[in-house]
Amino acid sequence: MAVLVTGGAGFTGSHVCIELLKRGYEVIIVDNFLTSTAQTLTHIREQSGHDFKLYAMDLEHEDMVARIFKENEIEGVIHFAGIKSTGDYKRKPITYYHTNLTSTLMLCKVMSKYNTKKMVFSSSEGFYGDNGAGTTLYGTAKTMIERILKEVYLEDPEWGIKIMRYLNNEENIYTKQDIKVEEMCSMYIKAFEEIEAGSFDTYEISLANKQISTTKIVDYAGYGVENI
Ligand SMILES: O=c1ccn([C@@H]2O[C@H](COP(=O)(O)OP(=O)(O)O[C@H]3O[C@H](CO)[C@H](O)[C@H](O)[C@H]3O)[C@@H](O)[C@H]2O)c(=O)[nH]1
Repeated sequence: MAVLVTGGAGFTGSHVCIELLKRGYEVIIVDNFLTSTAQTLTHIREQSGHDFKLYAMDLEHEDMVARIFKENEIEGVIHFAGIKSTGDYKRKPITYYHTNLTSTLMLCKVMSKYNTKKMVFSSSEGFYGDNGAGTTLYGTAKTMIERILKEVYLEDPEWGIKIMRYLNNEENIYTKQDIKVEEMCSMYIKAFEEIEAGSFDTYEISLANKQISTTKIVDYAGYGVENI
């Protein structure tokens, strides 16, 4: 059984892949290289000492996504794929939302069809808005995706979903040199390993006193969803 990592060639995704491979997991990466390069793949191989399967493609087309699930036995998905920076997209909300939301919707559709109902989603502090300065496209997309995932779970409680909201509050744990990245990866993997069918949980990953911690929190995203 393999773990499918979407956006696995990106910064966080690639580190999580290295850690998964080191721990003996079979890894499949799907990435369209929108904000990453194939060089990262070499880095993953070198750092982990293991190989993995790659699907270089978008997640927008059902038949293409389905091919991944047809060709492999997938235990679950760690979902990083998406556009993070909103800079170039401020005047292109349709493109921005399309890229971030369609991939998630398609993934859920195909996962459901192939009865692979286990997902960790990489969310963000953007969920909470931008320090009172309004919500960014990024934050809004993350909020929408969290909500979609909550509703997917409510409609079919066989799903097991964990939302990981990465907080950048006290110190920047998200720098490319920071050794804390490894700990962050461990948290994603632990979250994946502990998913149970029939659960939907939201966590905040934060750093305080140079210690990374993951805290289970009250699920604001799910509030009121049942009443729709
Ligand atoms: O439609 C798309 C859009 C992007 N990507 C890929 O997704 C990856 C995203 O990686 P980045 O390095 O741009 O992003 P980060 O790893 O830094 O960020 C990740 O972790 C963050 C935690 O704050 C956010 O959750 C963010 O959405 C998530 O991608 C890239 O390889 C990009 O090519 C796809 O495969 N398909």
